[in-house]
Amino acid sequence: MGHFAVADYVIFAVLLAASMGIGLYHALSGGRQRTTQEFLMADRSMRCLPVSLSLIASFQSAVAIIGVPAEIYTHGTQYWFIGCAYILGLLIPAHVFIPVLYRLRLSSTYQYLEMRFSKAVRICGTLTFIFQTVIYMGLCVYTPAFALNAVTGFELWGAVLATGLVCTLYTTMGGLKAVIWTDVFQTVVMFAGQLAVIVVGVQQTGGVSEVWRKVREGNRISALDLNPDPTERHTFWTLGVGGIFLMLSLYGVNQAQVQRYLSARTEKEAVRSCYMVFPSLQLALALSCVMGLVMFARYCGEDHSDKLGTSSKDMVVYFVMDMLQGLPGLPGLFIACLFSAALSTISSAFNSLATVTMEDLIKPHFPTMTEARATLLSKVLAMSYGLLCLAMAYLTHLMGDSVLQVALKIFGMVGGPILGLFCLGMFFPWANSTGALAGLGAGLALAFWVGIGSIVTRSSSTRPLPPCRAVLLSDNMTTAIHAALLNVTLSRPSGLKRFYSLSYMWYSAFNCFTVILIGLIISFLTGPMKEEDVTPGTVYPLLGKLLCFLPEHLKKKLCCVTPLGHTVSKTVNGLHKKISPQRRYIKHV
Ligand SMILES: CC(C)(CO)[C@@H](O)C(=O)NCCC(=O)O
Ligand code: NA
Repeated sequence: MGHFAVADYVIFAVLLAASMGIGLYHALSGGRQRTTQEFLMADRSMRCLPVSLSLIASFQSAVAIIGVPAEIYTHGTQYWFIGCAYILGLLIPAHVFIPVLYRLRLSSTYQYLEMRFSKAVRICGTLTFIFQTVIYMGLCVYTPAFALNAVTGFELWGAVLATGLVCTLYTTMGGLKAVIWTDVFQTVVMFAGQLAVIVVGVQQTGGVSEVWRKVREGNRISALDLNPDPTERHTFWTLGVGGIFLMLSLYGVNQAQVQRYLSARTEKEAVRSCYMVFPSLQLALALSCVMGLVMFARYCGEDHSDKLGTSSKDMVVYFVMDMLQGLPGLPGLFIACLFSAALSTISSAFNSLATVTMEDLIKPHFPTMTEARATLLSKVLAMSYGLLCLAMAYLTHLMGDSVLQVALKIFGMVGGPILGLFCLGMFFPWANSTGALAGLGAGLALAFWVGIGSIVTRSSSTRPLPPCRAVLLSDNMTTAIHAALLNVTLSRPSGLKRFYSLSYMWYSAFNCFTVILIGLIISFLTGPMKEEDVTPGTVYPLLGKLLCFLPEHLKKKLCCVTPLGHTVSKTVNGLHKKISPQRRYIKHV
């Protein structure tokens, strides 16, 4: 194992060289990255195709490429139902979050929190985002390096350093334009690598019908699970409904994504790019699920017990390398696929971290800073986060667990409360700054209580399907014993343990609602926001219409305010600071 041909090294080198080349090109063309507008916002001139490919690349890393097939292999296709969440999970960002955020002409999403609430809320939001992204980034750079090391003996820290440094370099040189265009290229490589594995795997198994027969026999095609139990890890409800909130926290309010929407040349182009994410994200999901099925068909029908000894973390890469052995170029393509996925994610992380640090934490304190100095500082920031990423990879090295679950837990634990903060601001005009701060605090506290509780007590109701060899045993006794054992070890947890075993797919929704609920209670206790104090354009413009079913007196009580519709928010656009004393509202009564 692990014999790379010259072609493999060439393909991997081409990936790194092309990414560097794109970075260099954008460092030397256009405005040569001399303004923060260009470095952080791509001059707000992007078209929808590159933006949409870049949007899917941000959160599709080697974690998903390795983690999803491993999930399908061991638990069947239930996870695939997360595709249902993509519908509302993308329609809501396109028609609720993008209109509000785009029209405010922000640079950082957290600027919204200052306009709507106060500076303190903005800073807390920014720090929470930085925390989330720095941890996630370590996971992303570590995962492919670890898998590669386990299977081919490739130097672990060498791979981590190479990815971290290459990515830091092109991100620092070429700014957001380079990040977006390398994302486009890397997404194509990612799809190509997965497709190659599927084609080779199907061929080696003996055709599509043979694959189908084997996965049916192994019970890997899951039926729709409508079990309402919220502690059940993957059901239609946790994936299809809880997943919507996960998608909203990623595609609606996450800085990495909002920055891409804002870099689009028009609002329409931003909305269109969000729509175009749907088919590409379904394709990405389908490719990784099918890859898991093909691997099951290829390796579980036969006795490969010696190979199954490897842990699930590196199982996928092990199987892939085994399948692609002796096909020069293809192992290299798959490695390039893994690293493309990782690079495109950490480059977004570096750039978005540099943006929020600059816009939210530094610029407000140095209003007179020259553009040249601000740009230089942004580059230094992008580079420092690159180096921090290497340190975070070491921290991930110390963690266990399935990488996909870790990533989804981080998204829910930290992304959920941030989503709650934005929802509180956009949909509840009477929420005030104290309420927002208290809500965020409570949301994060509860999130970490459940999250860390579940890690410490290891309470997640995972019900692995019988391993391959058990399937082959026709002995009914063995199956019965197996089932009995599963029931004993997975008897219903009680008390706090039951609370800790909440499915991580619910984390985003649960934490978002905590923030909204506590935020509203504290707001009403401390005196709700008065309609004339709410900055125009920060409340969802159609909120008044959405609430039309409420009785008049109730609407009045909730002081539902909406800026005077689209025409006003357009004139207010960008000028809101200058005209802020003069506020125009209509009251929906
Ligand atoms: C974000 C989702 C859920 C969208 O399908 C998916 O891309 C995913 O499972 N990502 C895992 C995290 C990662 O790949 O880094
Ligand atoms: Na990626």
